[in-house]
Amino acid sequence: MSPASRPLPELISFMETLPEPHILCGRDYRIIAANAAYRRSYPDRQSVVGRTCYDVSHHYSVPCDRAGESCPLAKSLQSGQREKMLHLHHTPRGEEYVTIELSPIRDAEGEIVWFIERMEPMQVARGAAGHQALIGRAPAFQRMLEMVMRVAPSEASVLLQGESGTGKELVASAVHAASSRADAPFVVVDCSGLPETLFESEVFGHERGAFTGAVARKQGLVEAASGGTLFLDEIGDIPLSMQVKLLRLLETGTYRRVGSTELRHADVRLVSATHRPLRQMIRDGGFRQDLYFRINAFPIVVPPLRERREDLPLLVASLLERVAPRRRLSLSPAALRALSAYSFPGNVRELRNVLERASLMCDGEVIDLEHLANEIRNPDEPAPDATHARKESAAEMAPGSDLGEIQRQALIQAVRNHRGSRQELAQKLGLSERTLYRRLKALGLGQRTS
Ligand SMILES: Nc1ncnc2c1ncn2[C@@H]1O[C@H](COP(=O)(O)OP(=O)(O)OP(=O)(O)O)[C@@H](O)[C@H]1O
Repeated sequence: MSPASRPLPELISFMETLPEPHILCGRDYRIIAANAAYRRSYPDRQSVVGRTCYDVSHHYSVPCDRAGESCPLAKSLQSGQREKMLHLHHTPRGEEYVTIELSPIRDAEGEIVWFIERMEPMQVARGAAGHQALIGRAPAFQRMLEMVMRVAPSEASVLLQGESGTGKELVASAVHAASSRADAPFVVVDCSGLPETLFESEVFGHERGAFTGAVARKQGLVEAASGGTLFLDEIGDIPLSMQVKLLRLLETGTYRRVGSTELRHADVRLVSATHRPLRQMIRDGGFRQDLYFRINAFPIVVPPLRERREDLPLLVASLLERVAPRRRLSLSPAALRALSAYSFPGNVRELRNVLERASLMCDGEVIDLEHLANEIRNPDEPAPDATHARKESAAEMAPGSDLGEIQRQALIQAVRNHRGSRQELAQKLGLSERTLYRRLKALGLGQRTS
């Protein structure tokens, strides 16, 4: 054994006491030791000592960077410092997302001789089908998840940007669940459904008698989220007057209940989300720049489904488990082909709705073409509503587009043709009920559907 592959017994003994799974590797990727926590976490394994890390964790025959993935060891050798990244690892329980932190260890001459690798499973996401958590393994999804992994342990304000139905709320709860605030509440504020006056009393609370109807003192959502995370969904919809109050909260960490002069301290981590082009709104005077800088300390773009098409089979399997947990539904190859060719303007939410409908249409176990809605079977002759929804969704994030007109026409048409509840209309358009409500209201169509 060369001196480099013979680490100090003190080092191995120190590693053995660490509570998280750790391994010690040489520069040649070979594992020299694995600590007790590692052996507990991966109990079914044959001994990993003597094998390479890329073989054990990925079943690769070459290092990760030669298999098209980033390799923390190669990166650390190059940078000479600690490196952290997210990997999808093979484990006895199947593939799992794991945060890897690799620290180089130098000899007396300053040469890197070993690496200590700490592994922390990321519970909030899965790379295999499952009935809970964020599901995905496409590169665009993994890039987003790596951002979640990096920002979660900090206190930085996160801004999630992405089209409707891409999973922003799920990502926000993942940021919370992977943070040190995970045991405290995760409180969602739907900024789009709240009229101006209600916004203030909902968020900051009010004193008894603060306004007509305030018959009792009420704690605000900021207080309800104390110690945890406050998720402001559709932050682009907050009226300017309320933006000032929110800014004050973020700048000073204090607020007042409506009808009270007492300053209260807030202890919340802020995560916001929007499908709106906030920079464009700043230029148009609809959003405050100072507030934008406050909420946007760490931006994360949540990719649309069309940028992660390879996740479709995985999402289908997971969503079928969720919409029909007592059945063992699957898709026929023709149905999967049709879904793969469809553009999903309403993203994962629309996929979920499509599968829910198909599960109701299908009496057996295999969902076939005939169980899918017409616009998916015949994408060249889409239903008028679907065409509009698609245009609208594409226009949503495109700065400078004539959004107002497209939305007006699409919604007028959809409302005119629709017979049924608002929930059904939202499903048909691939929008959340909340988003539909907001758009109808903005266009003065709020009363047209039940
Ligand atoms: N990666 C994912 N894995 C599993 N389910 C997902 C994923 N992304 C989204 N979903 C599901 O899709 C639906 C929509 O997600 P969510 O409400 O988080 O989207 P959103 O972007 O916040 O939508 P909106 O902007 O309209 O509020 C939910 O049922 C959610 O569970």
